[in-house]
Amino acid sequence: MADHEQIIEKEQVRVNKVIDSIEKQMEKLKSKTGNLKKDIVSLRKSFWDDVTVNIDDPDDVIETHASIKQQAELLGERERSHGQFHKQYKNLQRLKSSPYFGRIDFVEEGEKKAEQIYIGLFSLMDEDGENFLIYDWRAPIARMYYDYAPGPAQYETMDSIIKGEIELKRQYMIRNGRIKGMFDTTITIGDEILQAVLSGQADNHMKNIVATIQKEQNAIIRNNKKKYIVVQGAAGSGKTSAAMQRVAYLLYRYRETLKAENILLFSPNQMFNSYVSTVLPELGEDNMEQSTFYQYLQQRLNIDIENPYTQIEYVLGAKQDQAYDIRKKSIQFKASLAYKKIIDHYVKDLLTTGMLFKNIRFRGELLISKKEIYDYFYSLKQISSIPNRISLVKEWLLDKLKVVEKNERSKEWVEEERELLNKDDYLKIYRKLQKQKRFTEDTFDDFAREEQLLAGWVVKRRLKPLRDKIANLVFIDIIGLYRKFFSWAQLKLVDLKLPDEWMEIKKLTLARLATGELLFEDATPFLYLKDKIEGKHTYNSIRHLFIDEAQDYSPFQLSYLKEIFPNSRMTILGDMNQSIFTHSIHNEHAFAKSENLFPEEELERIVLTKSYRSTKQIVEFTEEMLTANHKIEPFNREGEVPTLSIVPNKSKLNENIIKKVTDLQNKGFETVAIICKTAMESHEAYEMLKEELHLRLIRKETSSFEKGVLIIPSYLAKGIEFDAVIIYNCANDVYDHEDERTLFYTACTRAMHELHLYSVGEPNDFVKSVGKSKYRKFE
Ligand SMILES: Nc1ncnc2c1ncn2[C@@H]1O[C@H](COP(=O)(O)OP(=O)(O)OP(=O)(O)O)[C@@H](O)[C@H]1O
Repeated sequence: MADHEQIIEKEQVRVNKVIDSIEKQMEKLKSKTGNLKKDIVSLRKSFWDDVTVNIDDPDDVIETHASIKQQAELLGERERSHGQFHKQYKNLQRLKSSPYFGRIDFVEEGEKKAEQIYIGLFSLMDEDGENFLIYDWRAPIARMYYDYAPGPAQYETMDSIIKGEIELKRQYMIRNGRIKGMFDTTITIGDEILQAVLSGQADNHMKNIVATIQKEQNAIIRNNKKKYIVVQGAAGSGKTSAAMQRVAYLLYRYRETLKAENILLFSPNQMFNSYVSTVLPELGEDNMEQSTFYQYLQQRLNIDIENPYTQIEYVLGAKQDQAYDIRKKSIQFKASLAYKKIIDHYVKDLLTTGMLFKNIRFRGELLISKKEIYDYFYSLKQISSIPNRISLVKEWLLDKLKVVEKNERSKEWVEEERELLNKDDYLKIYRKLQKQKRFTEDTFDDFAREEQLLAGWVVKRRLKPLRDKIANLVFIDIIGLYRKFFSWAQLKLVDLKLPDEWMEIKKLTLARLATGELLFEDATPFLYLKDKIEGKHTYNSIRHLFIDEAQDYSPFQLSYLKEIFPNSRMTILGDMNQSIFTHSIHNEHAFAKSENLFPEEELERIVLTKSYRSTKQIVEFTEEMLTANHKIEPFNREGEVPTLSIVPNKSKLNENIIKKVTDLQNKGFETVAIICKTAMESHEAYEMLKEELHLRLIRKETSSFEKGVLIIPSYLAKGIEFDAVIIYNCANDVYDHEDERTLFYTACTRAMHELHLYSVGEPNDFVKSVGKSKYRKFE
């Protein structure tokens, strides 16, 4: 028998032993869980039997309360343990099929014998609890597996650095308990397993990469040193993957203090959320909080906000006239830090003059005029911050409301309303007042007192919405203030270095505001102004913030996020070559210039240049579309060169695409995307192709996707990947603007195995900039 086979056989014996131990531990856990379950059911059933309920006098009430609390705690504890066991059981189940994927033999300095360290998804001790059969991939010692080739190596524990030598580094592919592949490697993580993984099919959910994490990615995943990590990574270099494994790592490393709800990921869209949603559960962890920036804005602002994709659709599809140019200028300027500074300036002026408030009315009558509020606000000159003054104004208004409440009680409307109370209302009030000990049985017989109390109640109820509004600071006219800001700035046009088109930008913004909607580019500045007036809204419970596709955040947005998450560490991942928003294409790039936002000593920049998603041929093709010299290193996976087919008209285009999709399906590709430029083009293409192909049209509202053939606008394909990509029409009259280069590049880089471009007539300049040897052309 060859050496290698003998070794595999020996390793299989160990795998069998480990699986045996897993099975035994599962059995044990099962019986423990079963008993616990019985306990819980019986505790729930007999909950009230073991509680002494007595509410005759106050002491008894306290005792009853304590007794219920004790019983509830007992139940809670059992339920928590049950949850824990369940989780452990599921982890064991996962290990059973593939207990580990790596091994290093490490000789610690001063020791003679190497320790064999097997690395898998979770740690596993033997049944005696003495030896590790498997180490969790996140354990400190496991770090060496990712960071070192055989030779000198070291790892950090809580309090020291352990040095030594790796004698052997081995990778396994174990499926259903059998070793399917095994490689000893000399480099970081060998190519063979990665080849096998990357040659697989695309999925509608992202996969975890723990078995093949690369050293550069590991530097992101396990980074504990700096508060801000900014990652510039080529398309397909594993930014999102690294982010997801980093969440899993943090939840493990800080498990005593950090919970999934303390981590927030800002992602590009809903479909992406669903795409990454399975990675953490697969790794035995709960999913972190997830939101799109748009969702966040919607949740904070009580006003309609234009959808960011509606903005993109406009920029990509609208007629390029004067209004179009103004809109683009507006988008760019409102994204800048200069704009943020101008708002700061405005807010400073508001300290002395110019605040806007709303009249406070009750039942159609003016209670407190905006002028009165204004005067009171500016009488508080000694208070230096606007939010502090606002908070005093609020107290003052609420006090005024108390006086109003008293005065209203004797008014006629109250008597009328009181008489109209139905029996149920009446009873409800009676109970409520009784609870508040405002009645005794005797006093309720007293007619006058009863009337008085009911009147008080009626007024209070009617005033409640107003009181809530005051508490929520609705008396400040924020929309008015934002509107006024444009005229205020106009007076200081030169000082503030406003763009020449300021008047037109003002007109455009106000016109949209008049329809009750904020343009997307106004949403963050508007929220920023609101926070400056009302007081900053900070999220102290979020300890780690992840921003994916960070190139699409404007400098204004990034700087705002930094302010509202003051206690968070931030992991910011993006690719300058994949900008899809106008604000990120033209502005001084916030993401690239992150040193302007984050203090240098707290910032770590990491660059990923190796691309794992696409074949070498696809990477070499797409790379040439980029203007600047970005060296992207393809992972060495061979495939067919991309094709470019020039067709004379739309009907030929559709005919060819139908043929191509069928071909690709026959080849066994399960996920094929036909990528169009816009939603409008996607819709048209869908209408033309739907009779012949089984298709799914992806819209901005789509929240998930399944395998199959789909039609998708370019900007929605962000962050996702497909077995094969068909670019619907890359003609130069479709992609006719230099600004669209990065969008087009993003679309092409979604392909894993095959990329096919179609063009009705002459192709666009981006394709033309690619060397002829990088693709095959059909005419
Ligand atoms: N170390 C790795 N091992 C196995 N697969 C990997 C590894 N790194 C990345 N990949 C795979 O490469 C593909 C691209 O990864 P990912 O989506 O995380 O990249 P990205 O940098 O976020 O891409 P983009 O910016 O283009 O959206 C995925 O299929 C991922 O599973």
